[in-house]
Amino acid sequence: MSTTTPVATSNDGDNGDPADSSGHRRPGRDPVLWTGRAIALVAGILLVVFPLASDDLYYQNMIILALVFAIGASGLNIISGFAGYISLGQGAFIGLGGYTIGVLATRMPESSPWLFVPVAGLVTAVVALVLGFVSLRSSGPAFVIITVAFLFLVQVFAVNWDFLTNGTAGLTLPLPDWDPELGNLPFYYVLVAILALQLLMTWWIRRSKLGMGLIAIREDESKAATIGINLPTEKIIAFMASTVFVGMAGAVYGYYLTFIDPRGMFSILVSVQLVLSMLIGGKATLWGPVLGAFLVEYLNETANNEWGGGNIRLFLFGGLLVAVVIFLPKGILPAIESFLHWLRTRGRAGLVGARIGTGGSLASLTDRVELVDRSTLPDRPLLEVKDLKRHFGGVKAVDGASFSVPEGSITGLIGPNGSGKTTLFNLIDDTIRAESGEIWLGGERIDGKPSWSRAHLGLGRTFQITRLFREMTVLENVVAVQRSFSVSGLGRIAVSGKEARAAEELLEFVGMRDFRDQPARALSFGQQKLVELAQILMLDPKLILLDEPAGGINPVLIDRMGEMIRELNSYGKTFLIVEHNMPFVLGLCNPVHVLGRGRTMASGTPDEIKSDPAVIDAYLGDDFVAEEKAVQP
Ligand SMILES: Nc1ncnc2c1ncn2[C@@H]1O[C@H](COP(=O)(O)OP(=O)(O)OP(=O)(O)O)[C@@H](O)[C@H]1O
Repeated sequence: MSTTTPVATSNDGDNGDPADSSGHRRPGRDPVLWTGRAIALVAGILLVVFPLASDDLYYQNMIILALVFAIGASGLNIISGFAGYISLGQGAFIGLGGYTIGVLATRMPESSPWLFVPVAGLVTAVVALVLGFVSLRSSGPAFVIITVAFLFLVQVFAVNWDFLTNGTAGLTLPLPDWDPELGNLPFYYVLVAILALQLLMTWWIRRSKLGMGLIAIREDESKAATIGINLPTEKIIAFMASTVFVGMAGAVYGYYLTFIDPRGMFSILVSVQLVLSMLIGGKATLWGPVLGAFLVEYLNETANNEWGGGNIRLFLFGGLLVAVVIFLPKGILPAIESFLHWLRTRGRAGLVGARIGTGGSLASLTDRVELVDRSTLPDRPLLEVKDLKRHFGGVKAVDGASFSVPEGSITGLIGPNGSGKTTLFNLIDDTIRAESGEIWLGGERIDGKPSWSRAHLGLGRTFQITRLFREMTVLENVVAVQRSFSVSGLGRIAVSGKEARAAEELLEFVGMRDFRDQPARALSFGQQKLVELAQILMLDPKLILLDEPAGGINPVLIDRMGEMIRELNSYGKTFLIVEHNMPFVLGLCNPVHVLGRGRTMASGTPDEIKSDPAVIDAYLGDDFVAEEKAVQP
């Protein structure tokens, strides 16, 4: 086995952004990125100096509204752009912020209304927490409907809770008490500051373990759970984060308007404008929702003032939404980025046709592994499956399967097509729940636990048809993994530093380090298999379930796969492998279990399995026996 320069040493002492050995462009040095940053800086400076340089109140008012929408859309981006949960109720949080300041300021006229701006952020975050518990069990269209229902619900409360909100008559807030010379400047600059905080939070989330987790949830939620991502907690945190600054902006907006009523504050058009802003600018980008908010607000004002307002706005928003979905599905900024990328590469994709690295022994790449003395391993099963059942209607996919995987072994699981092997894997990692039976891992019963908790206990699993997060890069796919769960751990930066270095070591091991910045969707099937292996190794699992690791890949890669499995096994990793390639599985695994019609029909050493008449009859067939005899000396 050839080895390469150890990654651990080549990157030691750097600033957390590992060096590029492949020669292709790295994000940190990307001129497009720096041009984008320069444009954002200039736009930021213009935004700050505009009201000082111009006393045009029309544009000042338009920018104030655009700032409110930019904060709203940027907040929405966290739950909808990153996590993929489209909310049409985001406008409700602007309204809630407005009503928080309205209710408090009218009851406590002696206090400065500014004091109630952070309170509004808190109120919206608490409401988001409650709504999160109620709604995050749903997804897709059901989630959209729940958020719309929520918007109408709070509007109904605002109309009917007269004692608090003054009903349809609305609330009149105290007028600003500062020097009239200052005009709207305090509103303007407070909103600029809130937008800056919102963007800072979005930027940090995108780079953190939380952000990686959210994007993984958007890409493939049940797969995300199998790599340790705590779905409900992360979604609720994202939901709260997507509303806290929005509530504050809503409060400033309410104070700025000085009059609020349920119709204006909880209009569905506000929510539509927020979604539109995010989609036009580019969802899941930092600046896209801000750009979108300014563009849409400009169009909104133009429609109001020059095209007659009213239904024209509905027509405009509806038409824009359709146009964006058809012509700019990713939004303006991603479209510009793709175009510049195309100009740079002239359509030549980065590493298409590049060779997979030869990898190296993991011990030469990192000091985190060491050989295990087998005699010290406890003589006990690491995994025990007892009388497991799962039927799909009349199909008895798994029907009382029982077997165990000894600690430190490479155990094989074979059986005819449709005998229930993949379903069994799905039950072991909770991709689907068992109807009855027990699953024990390392002496702990795990069949009642969710996927992410099984992953934290040391269970890693690859899929027969690979399930990488297609829109993430190769490196992001590996750093998205969460070995354990803590709220503080979610804040750790994932895309550079220690996490990224560990991920690069594993990518080097599987021979895919040169592909680290490629999107996963651009990889071949075999390359995806290798990255998926690196991904689950990031979990540092005790037990690795491999679903057809040799399926659909070339013979050289099959040999390399076998080598890697043996090496990992020598560091103490236990394997359970489902495979149809008999020479591969019988040469690698011991013991081997045979599944037939959802039950374990035989277990033993490869030699015992090869000569078991029931297995030959049900699975291997006489041809296999004849071939075996022919190759034996
Ligand atoms: N979600 C589902 N709904 C209905 N039937 C299912 C479902 N999943 C699996 N099955 C059925 O359960 C049986 C076992 O399928 P499974 O994929 O576990 O077999 P397998 O041994 O992995 O097959 P293969 O070797 O072809 O991958 C099959 O008859 C399959 O059609």
